[in-house]
Amino acid sequence: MDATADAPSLRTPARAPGSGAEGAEGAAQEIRLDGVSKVYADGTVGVAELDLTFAAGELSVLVGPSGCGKTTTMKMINRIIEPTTGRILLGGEDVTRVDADQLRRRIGYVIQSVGLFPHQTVRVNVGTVPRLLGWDRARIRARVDELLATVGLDPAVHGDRYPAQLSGGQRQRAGVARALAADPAVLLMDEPFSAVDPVVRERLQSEFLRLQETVRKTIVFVTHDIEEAVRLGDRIAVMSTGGHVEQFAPPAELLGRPANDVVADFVGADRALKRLAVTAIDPADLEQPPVVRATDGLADAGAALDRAGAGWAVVLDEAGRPTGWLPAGRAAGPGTVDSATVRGADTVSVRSSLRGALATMLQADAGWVAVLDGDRHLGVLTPTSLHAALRRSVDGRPPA
Ligand SMILES: Nc1ncnc2c1ncn2[C@@H]1O[C@H](COP(=O)(O)OP(=O)(O)OP(=O)(O)O)[C@@H](O)[C@H]1O
Repeated sequence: MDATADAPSLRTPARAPGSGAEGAEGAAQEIRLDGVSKVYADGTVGVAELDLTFAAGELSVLVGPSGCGKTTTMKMINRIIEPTTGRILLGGEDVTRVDADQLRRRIGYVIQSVGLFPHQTVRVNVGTVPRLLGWDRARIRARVDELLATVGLDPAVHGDRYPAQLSGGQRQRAGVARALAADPAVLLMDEPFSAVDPVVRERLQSEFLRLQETVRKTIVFVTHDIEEAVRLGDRIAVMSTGGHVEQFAPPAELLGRPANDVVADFVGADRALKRLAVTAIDPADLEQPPVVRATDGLADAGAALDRAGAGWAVVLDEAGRPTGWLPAGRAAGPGTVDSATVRGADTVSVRSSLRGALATMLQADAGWVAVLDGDRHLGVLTPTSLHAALRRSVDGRPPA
C-alpha cells in the first residue's frame, strides 16, 4: 500500500452535495465510550462498564484473551451490537440514538474474513459505501481506482476480479480499500490480518502503518496477538474476562510498567525485548566519545583523547560520516588519524527504534553504533547507554 501518491485526495475528497452524509467524510474524530456496558439476553456480561477515549487520529488496539469482550466493544461503536447502558460519542456527538445505518456509513469496518461480497467484483465491492451515499458513477469509479492503487492493487488487473480470484493478502487489501472508500472519520478493524500467513501478515501490517501515517484515521483495532498490538498500536487496551479494561496505555508504558499481574502475564515474560521495538532513540541517550577527523594529525587526536580522558574516538570523514574508530593506544606519533583508524562504523538512523540499534550492534559485534540524523553524526549507542535508554523509557528518568 504505497499511499504517498494518493495522499491529498484521501484526506480531502470532494463532498457529494446533498448526499445526506455531511460529517461522514474527512478529519478523524475522537471516540468516547462513557459508561458503556453490554449484558446479553442470557445474562452474559459481554462488557462491564467501560470509560474509554480513543483519540482522534490514533490507532488504538483492543487486546486480550478469547471472550474478554473485544468484539463486543468494537461492534457497539458502529451499533451492530446495541449497548445496554452508557453513551458513545463520536467527535463529541452522542451516536447512541442516531440512525444506525447512517452511522455505519461514517465508520469503515474491516473484519477477519474480509467480508467482501463474493458475487461482486472488487470494484463493485470497494464502491459499496460511496454508492449508498449517492455519489455519481464517474466519481465512484475514480475514487475506487485511486484506492485500489493506494492499497497496492492494480485497478486494471484486479478491479474486475471476484474476491475468490484474489490471494488472501489481496483480499485483505481490497477490504481495507472498501473501508476507506467514503473517507470515514473512523475505522474499526476486527482481527483484519489474522487469516493470512505470518509473512503476508507482517507485510500487510507495515503497509497499513504507512497508510495510516497518510490518512490518520481514528482506528480501533481488535487482535488477540500482543505482538501485533505492540507493532501497530499508538495505545493498547488490555482487556480481561468479564469485559474489563486492565490498562490502556502506549505500548512502551504497557510493556515497561504493566498495571497488574493480568497485564504482565498477557504481555509475556519477554516484554523487555518487545519494548525495544517501540522505544525510539532519544539523542539525550547518546554517548559522546571524542570525535576526530581522518585528516587530523595523530598527535592532536591523542591530545584530544587525553583531555577527554577517553579510551577511543569516533573517526569522521570529510563529509562528517563515521568511518571507524581510533583507540587511544594508537593515537600517537607522526601521520594522520586515517593511518591509525580501525575501519568500519555501523550506523543507525536517529529515527530507528532501540531494537534497530541493538540489531545493528549485534550484527556488527563492534560494541557501539553511531547514530545519524541524515548524514550528521549525533553520538553513539553502546550496550550501556542502550540499557540506560531502555530504563529511561520506562521510568521517565533522565539517562545516567
Ligand atoms: N450473542 C451473544 N449472546 C450471549 N453471549 C455472547 C453473545 N456474543 C458474545 N457473547 C459473550 O460475550 C463475551 C464477550 O464476547 P466477545 O465476542 O466480545 O469476545 P472477544 O474478546 O471478541 O473474543 P474472541 O477473541 O474469541 O473473538 C463472551 O463471553 C461471549 O461468549
